[in-house]
Amino acid sequence: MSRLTIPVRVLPHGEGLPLPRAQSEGAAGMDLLAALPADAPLTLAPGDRAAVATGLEMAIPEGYEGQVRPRSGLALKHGLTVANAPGTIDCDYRGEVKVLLINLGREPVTIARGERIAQLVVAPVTAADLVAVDSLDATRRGAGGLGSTGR
Ligand SMILES: O=c1ccn([C@H]2C[C@H](O)[C@@H](COP(=O)(O)OP(=O)(O)OP(=O)(O)O)O2)c(=O)[nH]1
Ligand SMILES: [Mg+2]
Repeated sequence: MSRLTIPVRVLPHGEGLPLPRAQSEGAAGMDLLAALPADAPLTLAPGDRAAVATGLEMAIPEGYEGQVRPRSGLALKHGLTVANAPGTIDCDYRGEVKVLLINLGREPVTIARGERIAQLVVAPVTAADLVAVDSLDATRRGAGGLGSTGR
């Protein structure tokens, strides 16, 4: 498969955890693993949230960002999702990447070391240069939004 590949320098300190990788040739995301202690799984009660370590620091190249997205299977089966989805990893961030998991389900969910808890997509970002003006060009939509076109 041919697609743009962006090299991202990664400093792993997950002691033995493999690096995130795509689970299929065409997968958009690389699955992030929970770098929890082997003897300390994390249980999220319904409504609870936590910043879960990935054991990874990374230097995303300038002009790109990291997006931390939920895994649909966890969301569907357990109500486990990313509270701030998509989480934003800035290109100048050098701390450990965390996954902000939230349990929106009705049952407690336990996460063990090495479980695939979310997925990382590295995507281009454009910088906007905000320019204050006195008026904006008219459009057919105008100020209509939030369901203005119906269901
Ligand atoms: O899911 C996330 C979201 C953010 N971060 C880290 C990387 C990111 O570069 C930094 C700041 O994220 P953000 O701008 O979303 O958070 P903030 O609340 O605005 O914090 P800050 O004031 O540090 O920017 O926190 C994570 O590790 N995981
Ligand atoms: Mg910020």
